Amino acid sequence: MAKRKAGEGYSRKHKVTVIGSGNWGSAISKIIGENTLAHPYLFEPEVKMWVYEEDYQVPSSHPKYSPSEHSKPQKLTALINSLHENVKYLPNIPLPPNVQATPDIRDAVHNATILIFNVPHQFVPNIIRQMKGAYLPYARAVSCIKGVDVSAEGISLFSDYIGKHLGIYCGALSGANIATEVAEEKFSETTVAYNPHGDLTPPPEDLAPVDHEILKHLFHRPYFHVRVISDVAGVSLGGALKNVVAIAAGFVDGLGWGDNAKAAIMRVGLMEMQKFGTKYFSETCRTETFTEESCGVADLITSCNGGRNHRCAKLSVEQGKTIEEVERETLNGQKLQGTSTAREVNQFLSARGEEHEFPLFTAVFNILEGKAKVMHPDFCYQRNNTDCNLQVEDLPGLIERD
Ligand SMILES: NC(=O)C1=CN([C@@H]2O[C@H](COP(=O)(O)OP(=O)(O)OC[C@H]3O[C@@H](n4cnc5c(N)ncnc54)[C@H](O)[C@@H]3O)[C@@H](O)[C@H]2O)C=CC1
Ligand SMILES: O=C(CO)COP(=O)(O)O
Repeated sequence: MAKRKAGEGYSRKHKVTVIGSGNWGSAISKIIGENTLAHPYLFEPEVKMWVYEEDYQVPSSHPKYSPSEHSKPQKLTALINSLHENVKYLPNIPLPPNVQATPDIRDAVHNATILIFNVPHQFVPNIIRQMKGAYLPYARAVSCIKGVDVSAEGISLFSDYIGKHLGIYCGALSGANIATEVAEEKFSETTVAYNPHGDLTPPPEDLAPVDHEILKHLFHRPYFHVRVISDVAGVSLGGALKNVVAIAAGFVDGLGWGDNAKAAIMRVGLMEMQKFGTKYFSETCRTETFTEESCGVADLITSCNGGRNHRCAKLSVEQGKTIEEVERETLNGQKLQGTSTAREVNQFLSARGEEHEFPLFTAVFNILEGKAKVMHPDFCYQRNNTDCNLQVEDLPGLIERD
């Protein structure tokens, strides 16, 4: 018997909304806009993209700058919809015209059957509050967010946070995906995790249930290769925790310690990521996800070389500034996730008295809090100063403890 095509036999098509329009939010909107056009039997063409509204002045160097129209700051949504480009967060990349920006979250999610969450993690709770009652109860979601939620009750994944607070199922997407490279259509891979369970409102009979095949059609492009798996915890934790390791790698590069030292950081970082996943999410997290999938070791490698967390940490050492100062001065409104994740992970570990089991995560936290210093290499190599010898396992060797 011939295999049924995804969505075959269902008269209604999925309507997709992207919640978020930063660097990655815009790049994912581009991919989804391309794929809703490429698979018209599965998806409605229009993709709404929710934008946190702000005024933006188009730079006069912009090729579509017209002094009569653009001489003063304008609403970012209006600029995106007229220029088909997110001039602030993903400049010089054309967005498909079927991607429509809206500043109204309730309008953005109204009637959407698939919700893609792609915002810096600190903004999720407020967005969820504003969505209450505006979305379809049978909608399904995918979180592209790299971060963890820490509260008095413990630690949870953002996919679980979104699912729990909206009463719908939410999977995750994460991978070695520097947004600008993906937007420029340079090759990359990603991992999508989707494993719906529990008491969910079923979709109406005329709408295909969201499954691995539909998600592959939604995200896969010739330049963006997707593997769909079921380990949501592994995918989410890989993306969140590698940002902390990328900060440590940035410190090492800022010190000029070289590639071998950075590889040591990445090795210890990967071990801590795996240990964290299997210790605190033991029922769901697979250790292989960290070593076999793009969301694990591959994301760690790319982020420790070309990510914003790495770059800002490196500049903070080179310029003698805090990483937050560098973030404000260089990222034009983009947000680091590794700094808050380091603090959130530490809050969780210290509440259990288990910081010592994760020396690299703890060292990054101590440096960010000013409780420890990134050490100068000349100082480190003084042989008679045993505290300062490079000890990869003990920080790995980067800090001078107070
Ligand atoms: N940029 C990248 O290369 C990649 C980022 N990610 C992840 O994607 C997620 C989203 O990050 P990006 O799209 O890169 O964002 P971004 O850091 O480029 O931009 C910040 C975004 O936050 C919005 N914002 C500012 N204040 C806000 C508020 N009060 N409420 C709601 N939104 C507000 C801004 O409008 C902007 O869209 C993060 O978890 C990040 O770790 C994942 C893969 C790659
Ligand atoms: O997650 C990323 C690449 O996969 C990007 O990391 P940064 O947020 O550090 O740029």
